[in-house]
Amino acid sequence: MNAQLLDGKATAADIRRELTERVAKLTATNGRPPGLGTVLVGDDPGSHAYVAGKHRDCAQAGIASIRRDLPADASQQQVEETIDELNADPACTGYIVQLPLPRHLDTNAVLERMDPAKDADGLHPVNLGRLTLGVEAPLPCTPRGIVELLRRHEVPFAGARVCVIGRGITVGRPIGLLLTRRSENATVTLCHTGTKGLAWHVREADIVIAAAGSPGLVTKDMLRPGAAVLDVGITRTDQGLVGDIHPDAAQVAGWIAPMPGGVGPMTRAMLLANVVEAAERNATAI
Ligand SMILES: Nc1nc(=O)c2c([nH]1)NC[C@@H]1CN(c3ccc(C(=O)N[C@@H](CCC(=O)O)C(=O)O)cc3)C=[N+]21
Repeated sequence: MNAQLLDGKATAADIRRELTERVAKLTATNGRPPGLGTVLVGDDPGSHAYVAGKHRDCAQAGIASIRRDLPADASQQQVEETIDELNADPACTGYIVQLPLPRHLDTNAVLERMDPAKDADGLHPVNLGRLTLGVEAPLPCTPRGIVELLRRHEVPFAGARVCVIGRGITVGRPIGLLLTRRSENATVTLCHTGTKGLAWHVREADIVIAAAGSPGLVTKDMLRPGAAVLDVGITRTDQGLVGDIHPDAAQVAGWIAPMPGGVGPMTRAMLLANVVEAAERNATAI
């Protein structure tokens, strides 16, 4: 068997086209475009590359960019002042704080300080709480991108057994909340570094979502033949970017979302979707 491609690159391009039309409407109605803010602390090259990509996506879709870059030694107070500025700035429809923040900063305090109505990442505690309660809220970008990628490729997930590997706040933790909603109706097992017998859990699964950041963790011998396998891990090595799924997995899987070209571009497209939706909500709130 050779796996079918879950083509995040092409799907994200379709979504960006759809969003560009909505941005044009919003810009005409409001007299100005929606604006995405980014807060980036420090000089991690990976984080810089991601933030630059987000601003490129915005420019293409007609969304304004507001970029706040702070030095690696920025104080908690400096970061929180930047958050306060973006909360107050009417040109900023939504924004994100690029994670991870340098270790000396209190990430949870920074997230708490955001205006939940401007949270383009869906990571504010109020929005994660709303997701838990089943109340409408901006959804975390990667989980939303995964659901959209599966939906648009008609991979069935209602009733499916999903094995998620990784319990981070941007992917592993929230994807379980999303996929177990009544509207998605999947059954999710959340595995992590404390899981005993990972291979057994993976073999049970119709859909495997690897978001552990452990290169080549999921190998073909672990998979149920025909399973949909999504690679969300990214590790920077001297040989380039390496995912959590071993390349041999494509021989056994039914569908594969590769890294690069799978979930990453979808994450970026969903960030734009969150910004556009925040702008649409604000337009109707007036
Ligand atoms: N507050 C916050 N929100 C995030 O959404 C967030 C974050 N912090 N911190 C870091 C992670 C990582 N992340 C990626 C987004 C797109 C690609 C992406 O587009 N990847 C391309 C390849 C990129 C490359 O070549 O470097 C692909 O997979 O095809 C990757 C990674 C968002 N994150």
